[in-house]
Amino acid sequence: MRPELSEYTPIYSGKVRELYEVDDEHLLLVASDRISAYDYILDTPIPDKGRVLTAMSVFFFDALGVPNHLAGPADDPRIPDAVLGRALVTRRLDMVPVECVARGYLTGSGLKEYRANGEVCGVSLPAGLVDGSRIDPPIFTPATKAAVGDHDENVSFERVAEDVGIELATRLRDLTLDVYARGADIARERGIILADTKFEFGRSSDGDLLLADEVLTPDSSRYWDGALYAPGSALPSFDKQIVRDWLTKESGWSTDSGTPPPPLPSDVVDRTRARYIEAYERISGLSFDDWPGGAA
Ligand SMILES: CCOC(=O)Cn1cc(-c2ncnc(N)c2C#N)cn1
Repeated sequence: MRPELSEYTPIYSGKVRELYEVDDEHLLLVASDRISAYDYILDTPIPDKGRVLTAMSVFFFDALGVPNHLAGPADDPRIPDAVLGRALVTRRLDMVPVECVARGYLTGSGLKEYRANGEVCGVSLPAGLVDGSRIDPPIFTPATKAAVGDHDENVSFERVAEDVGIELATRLRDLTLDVYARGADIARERGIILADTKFEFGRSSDGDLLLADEVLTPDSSRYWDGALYAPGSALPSFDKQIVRDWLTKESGWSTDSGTPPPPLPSDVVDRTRARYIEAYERISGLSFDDWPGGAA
């Protein structure tokens, strides 16, 4: 008999995920089916998005073998039926207040910084780079965590060292770049580009530095279809491009309208759900049908 979600105390609610307290030492990290686009949380959920992204995190936690915060399997008896398959029991950590970002390609806020001053988070890059240019070797571009709804602020490695000490900053950078590179290799072998990603780390009660939060999901990373990749031109998001294109090219809504996006039509929802499942199955080599919490 699984507990009810209402038996756990909510302690954090993000745009698309929630965190609950299971007991003094354990949390429940829950991924919703909500999807964001253009800084809005859309009215229309994508069925099974939470389960697919949870499955991706678990695949990478297992594949990468990095010490992490997982405290039980995807069907842990402490997980309520209502969130089975889209929730994980984790160890409660003392989180390091740094968004640990690795970039193997130049886009987004990194591109904006590069165009302004030729560098990203204090790391100089060669001249002449364009949107989607490869950054080789990948760079560590940390950020401070913003309040819900704001964008994180990119900061330099030196600033991180001031905040957490040079030893921990160095470990964060090295771990971030190592895990990104290995995740990018796994994705690339399956024809998918992992352009960048964000990790979070925390310390356990016995002082170990553990990989936490979600890992290498489409919500914490940019994934591009390798077959469509061309630096300097459009860089279609593997999972969200269908939604973005319908919103900006078919729905009549525009990003500068100042109004929230309209609800999504069912075919956009269905195709987006299929893209999330395709990303998981291609990258993991596993069948999503085998993941817990599916329709009975
Ligand atoms: C709603 C999702 O949470 C976050 O966005 C970031 N966050 C993580 C924690 C955390 N805190 C203690 N222990 C942990 N294992 C974790 C984790 N993961 C808090 N916020």
